[in-house]
Amino acid sequence: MIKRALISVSDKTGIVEFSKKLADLGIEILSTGGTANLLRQSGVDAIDVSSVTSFPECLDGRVKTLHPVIHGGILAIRDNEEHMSTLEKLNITPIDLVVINLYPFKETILKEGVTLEEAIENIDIGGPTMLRSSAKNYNFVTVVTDPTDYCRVLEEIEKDGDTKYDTRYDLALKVFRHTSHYDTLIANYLGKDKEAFPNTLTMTYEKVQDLRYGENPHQMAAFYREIGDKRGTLVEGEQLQGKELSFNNINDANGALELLKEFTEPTVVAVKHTNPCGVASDLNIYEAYKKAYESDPQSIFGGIIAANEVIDGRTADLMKDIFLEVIIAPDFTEEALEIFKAKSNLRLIKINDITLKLEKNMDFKKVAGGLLIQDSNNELVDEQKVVTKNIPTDEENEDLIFAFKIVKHVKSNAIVIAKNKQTLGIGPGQTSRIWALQNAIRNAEHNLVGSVLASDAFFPFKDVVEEAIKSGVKAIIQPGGSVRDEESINVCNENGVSMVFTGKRHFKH
Ligand SMILES: NC(=O)c1ncn([C@@H]2O[C@H](COP(=O)(O)O)[C@@H](O)[C@H]2O)c1NC=O
Repeated sequence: MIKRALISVSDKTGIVEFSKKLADLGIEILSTGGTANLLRQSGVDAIDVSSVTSFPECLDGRVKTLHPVIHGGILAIRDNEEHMSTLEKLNITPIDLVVINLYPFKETILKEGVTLEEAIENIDIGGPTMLRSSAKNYNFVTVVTDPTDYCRVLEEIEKDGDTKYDTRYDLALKVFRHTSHYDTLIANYLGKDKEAFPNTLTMTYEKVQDLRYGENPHQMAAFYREIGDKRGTLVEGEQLQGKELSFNNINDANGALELLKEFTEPTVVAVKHTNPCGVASDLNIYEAYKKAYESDPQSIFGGIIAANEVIDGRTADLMKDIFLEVIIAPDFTEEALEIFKAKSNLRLIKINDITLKLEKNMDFKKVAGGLLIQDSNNELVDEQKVVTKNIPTDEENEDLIFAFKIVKHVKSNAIVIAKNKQTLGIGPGQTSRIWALQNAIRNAEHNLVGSVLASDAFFPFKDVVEEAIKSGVKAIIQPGGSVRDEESINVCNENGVSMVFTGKRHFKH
């Protein structure tokens, strides 16, 4: 039976109503400074914790409830005779219901210009201590840390004078999840400028939504977000219309966004199964989309489009002609939205700071039994070095960088052929580099004469260069570094083709 409650909350939402109902049920209420004052002002009888502990709240609230009279009252095992006689001997009265929410550490660190001192003062000590004591003793103690649980708990107490075992178990689990989330935020805030790979790694995320299913319909899935400034990412996106995003939509859209962020000029990226299938830059987004579409009108079907400028009416008019899963853009004009209305399933996502890159963005790969972590791949070239007699023209140079930006985001082994800032052929994810080239050539809809080629890693043999030149490629960009580099360079020299080394490899798996 719940006879005595301790209430100490920072977020005071709903606490007066909840406490009133508890008091009406004859439950005695102990409370800390601010909470006790509010309750009394609202006509709820509340006993100060300090009068129970016979110890004043002190040190600016750093010490309020950290007292054996409180923790003994929470932690005693009620069906343990020795525990209960100890309580009696020490004049401690059991506490059966504990209602606590913590100092707003997360909200504090998210404020602009927050100081370390402010953050430290918002680390709650007494709250988590009581939460943990109560959650450990969930067999006998009900612990509530989320105002959305007040209703459920109240209903049970009104009905039976106590909560159900299952409810107490769930609430205790919720507490340990909450305190570990809270502590992880503290550790990550304090460690943000320390070593990237500490001996123990704790990460914490908040659920955005459950997903209908995962990569395949028989897989369960959910989407979680990191804490902090995530502008320019999907978690900050606003869905303007369309079906709920699926697991694959989110994964593909993320791939499209990451590639889009390489560009500053108006650019459109089309992605299928996380690989780009058409990318183009131009003076405006309409021309860029037209070129991206024309670079591979087949693969774009059912794809994800990301654009770094507002989608206007005439671009929407073109886009509406094919089946697309998702369109992401910094915004859509009224006219564009009107046109897309006819395609009610099409998901439109508005991302305000679409070109913004996250300051710190680690890359995680789950392996069975462990986790691989690395820095994200934030660089493009080390030094651009022409290694052939032929030197690329200015236009070729621009296309080489354009293609190299794209090949960085294609699954390895990857080859990208481009011309006039438009991809002509993309060969993704092959186990041999020559196959990647052959796929890029086979996929090409256009004549490749005068095009440029980018490779994500060096050429182990000269065969790729030979075959590319036969198709009309005039300039090549690649990291360099193979023991047979000289053979590839010679082939270029013999054919009046230029080759640029970047010194940066871009494997992607
Ligand atoms: N130090 C303590 O003994 C202590 N006991 C409870 N608190 C916190 O004090 C807050 C409520 O304070 P108040 O009732 O004064 O508004 C709650 O967030 C609670 O978690 C404490 N504060 C911080 O550690």
